[in-house]
Amino acid sequence: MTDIPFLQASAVTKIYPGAQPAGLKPTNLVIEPGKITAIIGASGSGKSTLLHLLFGLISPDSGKVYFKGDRVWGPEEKLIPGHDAMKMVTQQTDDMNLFAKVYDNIAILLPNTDIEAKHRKTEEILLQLNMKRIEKKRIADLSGGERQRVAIARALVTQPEVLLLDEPFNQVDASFREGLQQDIRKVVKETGLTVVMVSHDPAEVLSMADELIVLKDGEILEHGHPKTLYQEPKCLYTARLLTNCNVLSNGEAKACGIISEKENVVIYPDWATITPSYTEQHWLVKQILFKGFYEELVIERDNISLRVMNAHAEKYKEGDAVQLKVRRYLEY
Ligand SMILES: Nc1ncnc2c1ncn2[C@@H]1O[C@H](COP(=O)(O)OP(=O)(O)OP(=O)(O)O)[C@@H](O)[C@H]1O
Repeated sequence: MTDIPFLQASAVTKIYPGAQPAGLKPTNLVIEPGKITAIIGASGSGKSTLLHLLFGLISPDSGKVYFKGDRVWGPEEKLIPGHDAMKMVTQQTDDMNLFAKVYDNIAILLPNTDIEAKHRKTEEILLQLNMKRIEKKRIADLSGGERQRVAIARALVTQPEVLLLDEPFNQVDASFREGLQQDIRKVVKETGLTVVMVSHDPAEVLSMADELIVLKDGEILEHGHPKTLYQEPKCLYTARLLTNCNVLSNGEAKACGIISEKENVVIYPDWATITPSYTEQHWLVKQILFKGFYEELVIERDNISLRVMNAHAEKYKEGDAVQLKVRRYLEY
């Protein structure tokens, strides 16, 4: 057993004078191997700055980044920055040859010293990422989602130990995105690859990540397992990032039967149940939002509006009177 951290940011800082938020405040972090770590946070919270520092794309003002104990140098410190064991994929995929085939765009990154191994490795990655049916297509003829797959295949073919993803699924439509996410998860499981990704999408990080890092104004606010952070967020900011929750003042919470001394009460839409009401004390269904396998109902009472989930147990229509029962809530 070794005590050397896998990928480590040690008191790393990057301040952009004049910017608000200003970048990244002193940050200590260890990324564990063989896992998917997702960095989430509001726009400008420092997600890309942290990812770029880990990769060596920018130099820290102070502090150091280490990969297995080796310094990861930034561009101001070394002519060729970064570390050979790390690859990064962003939304830009312009370093590919648009008029060459998918297969060739991947194979070109491998040395010609062993042609058979080059072919074997390219085939392997095409299979791993479900790309066999597009291998003969030119990049110019691919959809945005398919190009993104090629970008990831190109990053993985040289067998890096760490793959950094900077919002790589942004331009990919929902069905494509899910397939790509699952394939990356499979590669992580099968090969022990380590993934660090930046994302805006709560559904994506909750289903994909093993670890979550929550950034706010250039600081790590929380760090932990997605399920724990979802169920028990320490901060209101995290609850708001990860869920489409109801945030009430303690005064408003009284209408839901909740007495709290804290400033805010948070109720997730699936923590509340509604039933038909035949009494005077009721909420009114104001809006019904169809979400596929469930509905979200906006209910109102005394100018307080609340979103609750209805998994089609009961059919409601706008104007119906309902009783509300809150099973769980958080206080901040
Ligand atoms: N090269 C730069 N020069 C000046 N300011 C910068 C630079 N890069 C980032 N910043 C500023 O640093 C802060 C953090 O930016 P960063 O891009 O890391 O945030 P982010 O969380 O990735 O944002 P987004 O989700 O919008 O991409 C922001 O205020 C941003 O304007």
